[in-house]
Amino acid sequence: MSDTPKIVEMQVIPVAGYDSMLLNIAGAHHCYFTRILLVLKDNAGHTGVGEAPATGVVLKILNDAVPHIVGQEIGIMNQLVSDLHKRDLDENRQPKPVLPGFRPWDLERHHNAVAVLETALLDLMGQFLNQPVAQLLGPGKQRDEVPVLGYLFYIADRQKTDLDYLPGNAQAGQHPWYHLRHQEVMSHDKVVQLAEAAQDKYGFKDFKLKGGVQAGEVEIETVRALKKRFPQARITVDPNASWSLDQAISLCKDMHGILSYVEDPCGAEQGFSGRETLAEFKRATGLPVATNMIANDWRQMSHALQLNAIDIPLADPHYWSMRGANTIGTLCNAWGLTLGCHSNNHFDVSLAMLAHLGAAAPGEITPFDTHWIWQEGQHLTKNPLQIKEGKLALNGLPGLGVELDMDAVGIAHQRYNNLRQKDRDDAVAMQYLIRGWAFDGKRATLVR
Ligand SMILES: O=C([O-])[C@@H](O)[C@@H](O)[C@H](O)[C@@H](O)C(=O)[O-]
Ligand SMILES: [Mg+2]
Repeated sequence: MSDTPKIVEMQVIPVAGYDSMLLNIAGAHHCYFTRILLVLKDNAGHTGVGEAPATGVVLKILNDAVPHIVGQEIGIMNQLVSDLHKRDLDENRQPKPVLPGFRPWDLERHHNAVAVLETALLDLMGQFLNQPVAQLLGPGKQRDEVPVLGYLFYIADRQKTDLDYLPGNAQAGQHPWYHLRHQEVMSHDKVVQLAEAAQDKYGFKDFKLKGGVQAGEVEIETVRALKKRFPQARITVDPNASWSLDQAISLCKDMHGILSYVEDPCGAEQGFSGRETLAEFKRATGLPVATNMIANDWRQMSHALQLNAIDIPLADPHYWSMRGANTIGTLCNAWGLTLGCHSNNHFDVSLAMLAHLGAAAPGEITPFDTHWIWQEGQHLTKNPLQIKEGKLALNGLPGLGVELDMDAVGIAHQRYNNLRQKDRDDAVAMQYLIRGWAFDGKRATLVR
């Protein structure tokens, strides 16, 4: 029989960090965002970690899993992961079906739990084998540096709320990014200024604008302004399916050479699924389409591919799992698609997850999304990876290559415990701007 280390402890630690008042179709980001750390210790003295979005559902699934994981060998990691998957489905906690009107992250919950367990086990296995996680995925490590894009948002005026948003830091000697990321950004000029600061700080070559906030015509003008300022950049816009098909076609059809690809321009409408409308959008405009909304599991992916609805699946390891997302990368490489990666606000364990996923992806990839620039400075690990020249470089260490800073984790955990609203709800902050504001997946956030 094999003799791999045994798991002796499993901790599920919810944590919270600070965020800016970033606008999207679901409202405005609260001043706090929440995540879950899954920490596994084995009897070889290694600690494996994973990070996932925090919801009560995921916390419960993971806490319920503790007795099934502790005492097991890491050598049966595949079985441990698939057992959690099956156990949870048996208990009828499947993700909600993707229906029009669902917020982009509503479908991910069950998958978040499975993915974070797999990540922490991969981290332990990598340390046992003295190899980076990227070597344990699909074809093994393909590159040492992973391109990431500058993820830009319109930002609301935090001073219209009494929430604890950080004010920013305009002190001499501080990079302007650390101030600008907390200030109101609504105009084209301000978005360009934000992009300039982000590029100067992190060296981005490419940008994504989160849309679904202002009228589509306004957002397209912002895209034009970005392209004018950064003519070499690949630029995309993501209105999270809030535009109608007709509107999406009319907004984007003349954007060749300005938009390199478009992310979820439209979604389900009038009896047609989001996969069908994206296929029509692609045919009508000839623009490549990325998605994190309509191809998020194998069944959805199969329909999306049969319809030729997408070019760039944004395979987020937090719901596809590291190995699932890597498999999407293999499929992309074989079938002429391009792997990208979706993100949400995250800490530095997730940053390492993205780096290993990108490092193991065969063929060409599109620069990955990451929200890290909005959180950078709030680390939970010692020596977090850095974004330099628009890239994330692996650090050469085995496993995920992260070491938790338990003091920082303790503070972030206390911050989480102090929150009244623990699950993400962007309507809360939004209601300071528009009284009684409610999510409507087909109406831009500010067009009410
Ligand atoms: O952070 C946000 O507001 C985004 O809207 C995020 O929640 C989305 O899931 C994501 O970034 C996306 O690409 O749709
Ligand atoms: Mg998206």
